[in-house]
Amino acid sequence: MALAAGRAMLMRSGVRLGTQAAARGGNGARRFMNHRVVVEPNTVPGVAVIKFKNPPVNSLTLEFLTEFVICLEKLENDKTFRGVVLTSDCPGIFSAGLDLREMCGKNPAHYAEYWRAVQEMWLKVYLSNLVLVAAINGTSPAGGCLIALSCDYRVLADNPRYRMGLNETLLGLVVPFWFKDTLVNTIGHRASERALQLGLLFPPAEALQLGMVDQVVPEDQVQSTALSVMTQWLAIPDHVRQLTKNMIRKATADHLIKHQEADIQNFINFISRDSIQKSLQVYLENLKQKKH
Ligand SMILES: CC/C=C\C/C=C\C/C=C\C=C\CC(=O)SCCNC(=O)CCNC(=O)[C@H](O)C(C)(C)COP(=O)(O)OP(=O)(O)OC[C@H]1O[C@@H](n2cnc3c(N)ncnc32)[C@H](O)[C@@H]1OP(=O)(O)O
Repeated sequence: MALAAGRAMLMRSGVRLGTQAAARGGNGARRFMNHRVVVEPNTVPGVAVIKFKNPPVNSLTLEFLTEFVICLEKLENDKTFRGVVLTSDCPGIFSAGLDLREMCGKNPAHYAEYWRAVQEMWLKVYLSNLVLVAAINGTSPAGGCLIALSCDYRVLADNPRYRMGLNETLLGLVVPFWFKDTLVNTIGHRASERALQLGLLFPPAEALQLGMVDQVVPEDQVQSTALSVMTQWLAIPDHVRQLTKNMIRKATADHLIKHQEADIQNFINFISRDSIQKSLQVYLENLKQKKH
């Protein structure tokens, strides 16, 4: 169902599924390539590595979200895969979060389509039957952080330039309740109150101390650590682990599922306000200015 919706979404946004290619890597492994998401089976049996490849900053465009969901769905339906490592192909950036241009100067129909895609991506990641380990090899604000928080385990590169957190208030945005729930479930209520209101982005040592990530390791060991953690998780039989995961996460996901349409409408109303549009434009302009 989500796959069909995703395909329709890709068609609407002009992305041709026919451009997906399959090739054999050096180790003979099959390697699926989309435009923006690359899926590589790994040396660890049953484990795939998804690399975000939406340069320059892996922002979560509609096309990216659609390809990502389709990739995850394919892997879930392929019984040879039990676990996935999520990482980035863009140096120094895991994901810059939601694509600000998708939320700026567009019409309500576009905002509705975009927000549904963000919701569907989160539900797919958060409730995935697969073991998901985030190998966070770069900065991950807002929506990028949400993806990592929705995985089962997080390994972050020990680079003081990398920051992680939900910084929505710094953009003049109210954090969606399900982003908030995901953070609260990870770092607790009090730490979330402070982090969310101040829009804090944490360097690795602080992210570790807060429990926002599970491990901080040297940058060149992020993926190998994620893979060895995966081995530990895969030692547990899938059905008991999946039932346990579902038991823990279901209430949080159901909260969004129950209010999905209202959440879309709230998003449209909020993002369409002149004041919010101005804030986003200023934020984008500031990103440009900092280069000069
Ligand atoms: C009542 C409530 C109801 C409902 C809820 C309502 C609203 C909630 C709505 C939204 C929630 C949003 C969550 C989000 O994810 S918002 C996005 C937050 N992301 C950020 O703040 C990151 C911004 N980017 C950066 O800080 C930096 O770009 C960087 C640290 C990621 C990388 O820095 P670099 O120096 O390496 O690169 P730059 O030169 O800054 O950027 C290159 C290029 O990319 C553009 N860009 C960067 N980030 C984004 C983005 N998120 N979306 C779109 N485009 C982005 C940047 O402008 C540059 O473009 P140009 O080359 O200048 O064209």
